[in-house]
This record gives sequence, structure tokens and C-alpha cells, in this order.
Amino acid sequence: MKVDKVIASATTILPLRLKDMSYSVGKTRLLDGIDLTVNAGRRLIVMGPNGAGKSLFLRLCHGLIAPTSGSISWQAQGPRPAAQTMVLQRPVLLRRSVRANLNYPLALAGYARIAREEMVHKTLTRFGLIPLAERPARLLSGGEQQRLALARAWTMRPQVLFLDEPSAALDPSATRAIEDLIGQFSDEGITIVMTSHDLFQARRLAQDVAFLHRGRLIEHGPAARFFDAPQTPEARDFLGGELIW
Ligand SMILES: Nc1ncnc2c1ncn2[C@@H]1O[C@H](COP(=O)(O)OP(=O)(O)OP(=O)(O)O)[C@@H](O)[C@H]1O
Repeated sequence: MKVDKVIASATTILPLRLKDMSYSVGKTRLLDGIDLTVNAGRRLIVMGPNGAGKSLFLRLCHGLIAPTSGSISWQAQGPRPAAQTMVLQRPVLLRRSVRANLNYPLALAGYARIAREEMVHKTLTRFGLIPLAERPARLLSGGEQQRLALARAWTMRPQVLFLDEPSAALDPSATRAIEDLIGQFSDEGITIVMTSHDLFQARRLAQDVAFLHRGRLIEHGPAARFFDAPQTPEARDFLGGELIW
């Protein structure tokens, strides 16, 4: 079957529903009673001061860790392992070439060699990685590594992409390039859930905002409402640059 047909036939795994979801370590409750639904096709930016629980939130949604109480459930199980995937701020790349980094997860997912070659070539072309294809991935610049990580995620055609501060370590032009890619993914229908501490970036990218403060979700809704008329003093202080944690 052609790759694009596989994508078209995919069952939708969204919405993702969090119900009274908490996460504790020992007696410390790090995320507390979160109710939230992630709907298909949206760009949700998770904001909040340092230590608010943004990264934990993403890791729980992605399934890297399990809630201690409450639930996190997908509408349906994905047909493939990477129907939802996550890209970290410092992506974990294999000590191999760029091409091999793109090929590897496809092989793990069971795609045949011919299909893999077609998919890897498409991806290298689309992400401008042809000139870097045979370079060792770990020797790429930070911006190039992040581009490769996004390309690798895209190769698996996820329905949902979790991004943890994807441009935190990058300069402004690399940041712009990553934001452009995120915008393109979104235009293709990939649902984006991303943490960012950068207010300007959040304004550029967010359609919806989830605002966490000390492990609680205290605002969630359309980005315009959050930025123009925040409902809580904590969000107002955060937007004014006065709330650090
Ligand atoms: N395994 C753990 N054990 C104990 N505390 C933890 C653990 N993981 C995270 N924490 C704490 O939970 C809180 C939330 O961490 P998290 O990394 O999610 O914050 P964040 O909002 O992403 O912060 P930042 O913007 O600084 O990256 C922090 O106070 C952190 O120290």
C-alpha cells in the first residue's frame, strides 16, 4: 500500500481526555486534578512559570509516565505505534547518519525497505536535509538537530505531536525555522501540543492556551481570550512578566 493511503485510512486517536488527572511523587502532588480535552487539529500551547508542571504534563499525555490518580485516555488506539509522538528540547539522536536516523523508526514500525526508502527520501527533500543526509546526526548544529528530530517525527505521520520547548536552545533564525515547520504541520492537520516559556512565540503559535500554575490548570481556552483578557491574577502577572514561579 502507498504510504499516503496508509495515512488516509488511519483511525483518529483524538480527542485526548484528561479527567481529574494528578501526578504525585511521594507525598508531593506535582500535577493536581487536571481536566482538559485536546481536540483534533488544534495548536495548544502549554504555558506557565518555571516548575509549573509543563514538561510533566506533556510526558503524562504522551504516556512516558502514568498518572497517580484520575485518567488520561485517547478516543481510540492508534493504528501505528507513533500515531502520537514527542520531540524533546534536546532531541535524542542515534550515533548514525541523518538518513539512518530517519530510517530507523520506520524499520521499527515494520515498514518494508522500499517503502522506507521512499519515505526517507521524501522527508530529506521536504526538510531540506538532502545535503546533510550522510552526516553524523550528533555533529549537526542545534537547529539542524531539531529540524531532523521534527523530520523524524513527521516521517511517522503522527496525528498528534508533543513538543517540549522545541526552540528553547536555538537562536532567533533557527527558532523561526522551527516555528514555520510547526505551522506547516498544523496546516497538514497534525494536532500540536507544545510547551513554551516564550510569550512572543506563544502569541505567534497558539490557537489554544493551557496555563499551569503550581501543578494546577488555572486557565484553558482560546489564545486570544487568554492574552487579551486573562481571568486569573496569576495569568495576568505571568503575562506582565511578574510571575516567575
Ligand atoms: N521525578 C520527580 N520527582 C520529584 N519532583 C519532580 C520530578 N519531576 C519533576 N519534578 C518537579 O515537578 C515540578 C514540575 O516540573 P516540570 O519539569 O514539569 O516543570 P516545567 O513547568 O516544565 O518547568 P520549566 O519551565 O522550568 O521547564 C518541578 O518543581 C520539578 O522539580
